[in-house]
Amino acid sequence: MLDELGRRLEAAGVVPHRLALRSAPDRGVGREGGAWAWRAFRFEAAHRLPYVPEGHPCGRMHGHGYLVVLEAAGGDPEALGEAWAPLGQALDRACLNDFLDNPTSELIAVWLWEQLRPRCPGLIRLHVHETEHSGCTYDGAQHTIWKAQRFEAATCVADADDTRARLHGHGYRLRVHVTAPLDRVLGWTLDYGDVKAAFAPVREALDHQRLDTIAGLESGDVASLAAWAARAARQRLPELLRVDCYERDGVGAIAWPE
Ligand SMILES: Nc1nc2c(c(=O)[nH]1)N=C([C@H](O)[C@H](O)COP(=O)(O)OP(=O)(O)OP(=O)(O)O)CN2
Repeated sequence: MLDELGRRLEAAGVVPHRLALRSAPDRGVGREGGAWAWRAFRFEAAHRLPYVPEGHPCGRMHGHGYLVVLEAAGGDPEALGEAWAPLGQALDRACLNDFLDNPTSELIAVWLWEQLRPRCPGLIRLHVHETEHSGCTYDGAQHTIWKAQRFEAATCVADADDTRARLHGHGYRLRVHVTAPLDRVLGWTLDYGDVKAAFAPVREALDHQRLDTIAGLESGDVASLAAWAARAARQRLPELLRVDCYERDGVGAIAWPE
């Protein structure tokens, strides 16, 4: 089905960089070069981070509803379910400090990678979402973390010949992705809280504003907005990898800082 979809898009003049098909809310397949399958799993667990500075909230015992997404070569989400089953059973309603000394998202991802790789040799990467606003991706070598942000704004798309040319508005969602080596003591790349704080002035410049009146954003479209946010964030966050910007579910743009 994915191949047929790819053929039809190409016939219509669209050459997708990456094509993904969600067959159910928790699974799907994709194509980017070769084919891959993905599947999402949830577990509810407690943890504390023993090496954070005194007074950091994550030093206290607390908990999260974790979401893990596995991506593996081939096109079989069922095989991912079989590989995950024993881990899901062990981790759900458990305390992660019983498995790991310092269960940051990044070190949970490494631990999961080591557990899963022998059972799932095609594993390409995995994602650990600690909350709805923060998460980490690991590919066996490198970590990327992201922090989600929201803002509300009006806009008007200058060169649109449809309703986007009218003054309208969106509840925009951004994901700010950062990549850096792991801190040896803290066991993370950068604190999610520090990413949020570094990005805060960029968010504040956009929130409750009319975007097409901001210098550099006159075109008012979501691709320009993602590029603008990536440029602005890069000045405060040298580790910035990219910014994903959605004006609504399924409509957005990704920008890498120049
Ligand atoms: N890079 C990492 N940073 C942080 C980790 C981590 O594992 N890796 N963990 C934590 C805490 O566990 C914390 O509970 C989750 O962080 P955060 O996203 O900041 O949580 P909030 O829900 O409070 O965030 P808001 O979006 O600001 O509400 C901290 N950092």
